[in-house]
Amino acid sequence: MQEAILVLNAGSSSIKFAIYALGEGDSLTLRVAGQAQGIPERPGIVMYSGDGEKLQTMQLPRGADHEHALSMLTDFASLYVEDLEFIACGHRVVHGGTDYAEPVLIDHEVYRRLERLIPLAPLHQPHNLRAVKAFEQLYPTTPQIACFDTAFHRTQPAVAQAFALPHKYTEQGVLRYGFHGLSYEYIAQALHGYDKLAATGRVVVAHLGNGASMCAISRGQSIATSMGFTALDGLPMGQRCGNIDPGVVLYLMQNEGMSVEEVEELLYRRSGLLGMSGISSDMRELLDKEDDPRACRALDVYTYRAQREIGSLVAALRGMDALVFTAGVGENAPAIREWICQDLTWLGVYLDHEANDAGEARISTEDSPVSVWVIPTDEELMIARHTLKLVRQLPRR
Ligand SMILES: Nc1ncnc2c1ncn2[C@@H]1O[C@H](COP(=O)(O)OP(=O)(O)O)[C@@H](O)[C@H]1O
Ligand SMILES: CC(=O)OP(=O)(O)O
Ligand SMILES: [Mg+2]
Repeated sequence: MQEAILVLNAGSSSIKFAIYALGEGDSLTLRVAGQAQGIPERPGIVMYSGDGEKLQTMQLPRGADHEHALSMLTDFASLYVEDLEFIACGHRVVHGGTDYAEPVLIDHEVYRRLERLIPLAPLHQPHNLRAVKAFEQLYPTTPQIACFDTAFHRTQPAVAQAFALPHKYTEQGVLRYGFHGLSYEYIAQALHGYDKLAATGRVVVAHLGNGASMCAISRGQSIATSMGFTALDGLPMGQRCGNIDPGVVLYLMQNEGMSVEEVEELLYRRSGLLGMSGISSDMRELLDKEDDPRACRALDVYTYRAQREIGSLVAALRGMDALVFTAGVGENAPAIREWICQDLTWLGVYLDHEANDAGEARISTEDSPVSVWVIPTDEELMIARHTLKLVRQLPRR
């Protein structure tokens, strides 16, 4: 039997998994990967071999949830792992709170602490923790490692993490945590293979998926990011509103008589692209209906807010050497990249339209002062690396 690591990454609209076989010197070779995406609006499963060949695709019924998708994925995956022995399972866990700034072995106490953070990440933490339970049932003695979306941002200066609230709340952990940290950590490392100068300089990374955020990275470290205490802040997303005046929340409760649960439902699940357009949270559907004024309105706000966020992060960085697009929308939607970049010439961003349309890695012109890149993120690989490192430090059982 060959040793292997299983990675589970539950996002708000997707569950991604990857199985890495361990080779000589603990090298990681991707054996099989897959994802259930478009949950719950247009859920489907895709499975790939380690060299990227599509093995299987399948549509799930509209409304299928994360549990349904996870059980289908594990059924499929079991076909490919007969010669492998899992030495660990690595999980993306979205919120690590003040307790966890590094990956950690999940035991009963850790699980309990992570459960307490569910209200701070209602679209993610419950799915992340359910995946832990599901794996435990299949492999009760195999170590499970939590890798946090918040961890990469703990290098930020205090001013970037603080809210302008009485200090006692900051001490209680009411901070700007930031998310998508595994993705940013991967991009910060991968950038060395694309643009060595920028990798040690000032970079804005736009992680535009169903959840969307941006991060200012200076010399490989996060110094500011658009998401805050929860993954609700910052850019407008698929269903989430992003940054709004907190006075709106007071208004909804005081004047519209909405309960806490109703406000949570509105801000997390009925706002963003879905709320603004009334059509869909899925960027593909909005781009298909680009002529519909409702889709157009949502796309305009999405683009405008992305441009404003870039301006803010460039101020934190005192300049920008490179801009990187990643995640579902960032990697696959040239029109969105074009609309965001078209008004950024004042910052030195000059897009090469042909390269952008062709989906090349570098999408800025040769003489653009800021280099612009499309780099596919790989949260799963980042999780596998962290998991392997930690599991090798555990006493041998
Ligand atoms: N070809 C495409 N064009 C535009 N948007 C796309 C394309 N492929 C995927 N997307 C968008 O990417 C988003 C999902 O991104 P992803 O990073 O996988 O999600 P999650 O936040 O759940 O991890 C969806 O909104 C989907 O519409
Ligand atoms: C934190 C977050 O929003 O994650 P995702 O984009 O995977 O939903
Ligand atoms: Mg994601």
